[in-house]
Amino acid sequence: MRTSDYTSAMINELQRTLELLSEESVEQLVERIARAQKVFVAGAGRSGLMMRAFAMRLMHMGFAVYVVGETVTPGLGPDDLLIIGSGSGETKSLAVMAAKAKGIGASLAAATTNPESTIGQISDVVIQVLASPKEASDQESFTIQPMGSLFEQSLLLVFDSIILRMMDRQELDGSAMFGRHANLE
Ligand SMILES: O=C([C@H](O)CO)[C@H](O)[C@H](O)COP(=O)(O)O
Repeated sequence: MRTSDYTSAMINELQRTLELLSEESVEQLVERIARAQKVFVAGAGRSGLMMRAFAMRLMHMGFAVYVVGETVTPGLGPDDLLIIGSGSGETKSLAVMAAKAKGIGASLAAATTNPESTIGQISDVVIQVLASPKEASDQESFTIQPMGSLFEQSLLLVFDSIILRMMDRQELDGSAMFGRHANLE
């Protein structure tokens, strides 16, 4: 196959996965983001990179948002929201973090392939992304991609769609957001 054939196959996979997203869960997450005092995002590896990309856009929108693990990230409080991106929903450090957030009384949201996972089960909002977790993709016929690639790409698109939805609600445009972009880069 040529590279462009792979690209087409990946776009088809993404379309199929994203068409199956629950609009209701997405709306629930939008509401929780709007109500939260501070928003925290977390994820490991490539899933974590997608969560960082989402955090940047939330910052551009004017939200108080932090990436868990950064030196300047403050403590989580009961009025805050933690959003975890985890394909498996079982990554140990994230499962411990999720349980701690619940103990503090914060809201917990997860984007995962598996709502029945450790993290999915204790989350207030679960966005189920119908893609393979990293350990299963080779056995699944619905993706040609290795490990969690389809999940990770879907995360980026799901969260970028959520940003567009929230921009619409707040009547914000890209130029207002650009005004908040880093000017020391
Ligand atoms: O980096 C990852 C790997 O490349 C999968 O394709 C994962 O995102 C990382 O290992 C975290 O796993 P999950 O929590 O299951 O997303």
